[in-house]
Amino acid sequence: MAPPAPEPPLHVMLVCFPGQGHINPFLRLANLLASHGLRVTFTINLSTARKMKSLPSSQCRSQELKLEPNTSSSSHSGAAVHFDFFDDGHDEESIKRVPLDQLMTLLEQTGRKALPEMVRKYADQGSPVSCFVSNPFLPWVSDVAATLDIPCAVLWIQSCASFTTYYHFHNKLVEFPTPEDQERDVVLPGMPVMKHDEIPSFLHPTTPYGFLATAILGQFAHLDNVFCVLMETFERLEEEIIGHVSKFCEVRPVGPLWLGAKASVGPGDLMEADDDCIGWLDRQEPGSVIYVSMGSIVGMSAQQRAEMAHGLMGSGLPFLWVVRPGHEEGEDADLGLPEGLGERGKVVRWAPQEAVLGHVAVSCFVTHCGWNSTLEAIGSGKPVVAFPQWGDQVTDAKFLEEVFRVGVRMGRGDTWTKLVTREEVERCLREVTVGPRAEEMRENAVRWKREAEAAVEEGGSSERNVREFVEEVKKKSVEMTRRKTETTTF
Ligand SMILES: O=c1ccn([C@@H]2O[C@H](COP(=O)(O)OP(=O)(O)O[C@H]3O[C@H](CO)[C@@H](O)[C@H](O)[C@H]3O)[C@@H](O)[C@H]2O)c(=O)[nH]1
Repeated sequence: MAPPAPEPPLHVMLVCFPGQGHINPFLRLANLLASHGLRVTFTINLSTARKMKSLPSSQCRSQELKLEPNTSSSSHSGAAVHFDFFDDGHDEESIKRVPLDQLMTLLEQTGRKALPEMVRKYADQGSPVSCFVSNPFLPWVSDVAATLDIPCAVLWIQSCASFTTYYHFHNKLVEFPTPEDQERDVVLPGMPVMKHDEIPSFLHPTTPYGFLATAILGQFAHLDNVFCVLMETFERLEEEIIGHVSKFCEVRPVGPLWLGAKASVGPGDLMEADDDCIGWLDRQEPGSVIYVSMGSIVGMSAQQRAEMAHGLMGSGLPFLWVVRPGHEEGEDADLGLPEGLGERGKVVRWAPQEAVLGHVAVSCFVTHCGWNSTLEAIGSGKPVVAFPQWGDQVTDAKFLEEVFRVGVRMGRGDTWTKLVTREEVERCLREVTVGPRAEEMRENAVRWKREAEAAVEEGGSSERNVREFVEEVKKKSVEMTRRKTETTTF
């Protein structure tokens, strides 16, 4: 008699928002779960998928692509990461012109229709979806999962400090700044007192990005639909806050994902990195280079770029600077940088950031404090000059400076409207590289790097949390199958 066919691996579907700061942690989680023997389908809208430079199959970027299931896959020890896309009706160019608030609606409309179709397709293929992992910007995914009776988790891709701040705001548990009292401090359990410009800026009454707060807060209205919140942080980094959040929410810190997810599909860059960054760094002295990057969304105004350029030149140190155009400029804008900049520095439009931060030549990181960049700095042991612009970045900057004690904050308040002068840039660079506290910041940074590595190695808190999550998915899958069998039987 032929041996019974092996059970198909458990199938988890990750639904990702189309932004670099989302794609990176989602791809990393996909790799991690696949390395634990799960089949993982990474789902995103098609027009964004076509821009992802390193998807295993370049086909998905071609116009002729037919939406075949599992267009591409990458195997590690028998398990695999697959990709599947839903059509948002746009191409790579036209999607760029869709305003962010309309993009949210478009994704919801097209995604709500596409996900159940995908689920049916996989069930027909004998690989039913056992669990969804949704994105904080796509709160409707957990609704869809509930309708399909499939368990859903969420991957929270910002700090636990930001999570608890949004949670307390949504549930009106503490006082926040109001139009009448705009400078009120915010006091939250397990956290240092936050000034009005240190809470995620979308929660401030003066924010022009209220719709982003609405989208993120939507997650908290749907929290009952998710059985667990996977969090891109690690226990030692935010111990007290995680402890408090655990009292009202099933939270599992699994980060830093970029350190934990060794096998790699991706990194899913939407921009082509400059080929020579690492070669250029190889030619610099160890511990000499300032790396400057503002992530994938925010840019600097032309005037701010000029101040930054002069500050960098004034520091006397070599620098690698990722320069993207500002909000009001197009991607192809002439960046108008001052003459002579290239003599000591290298300016690129995109860099392989993980490799850059891990390079021995890099001494410090001027960052906008997006949470991915923050964790990449922490896991690389590099001190920072924090230059936050909006959202959670202002909260991350406070923690980098005052709690993790690995850097200084440059500029305060609405840095996207206020100019930080060249003198201030230079002062901060000196403080982090040669100032009286520089050594202490470097030591703290190295200590955090060790803590981050310990969290993801076997038996570490994050590694354990991933394993427990996988076990939970298995249990839920068995329950789901039993429920479905009972329903069919009766
Ligand atoms: O030249 C570059 C610049 C960036 N990156 C990568 O791009 C990602 C950028 O992510 P992040 O640092 O989080 O910044 P944003 O792209 O600005 O991320 C958005 O999403 C984050 C997660 O929600 C938020 O924390 C930020 O505030 C929000 O702006 C990181 O993994 C970087 O390594 C590169 O690889 N090369």
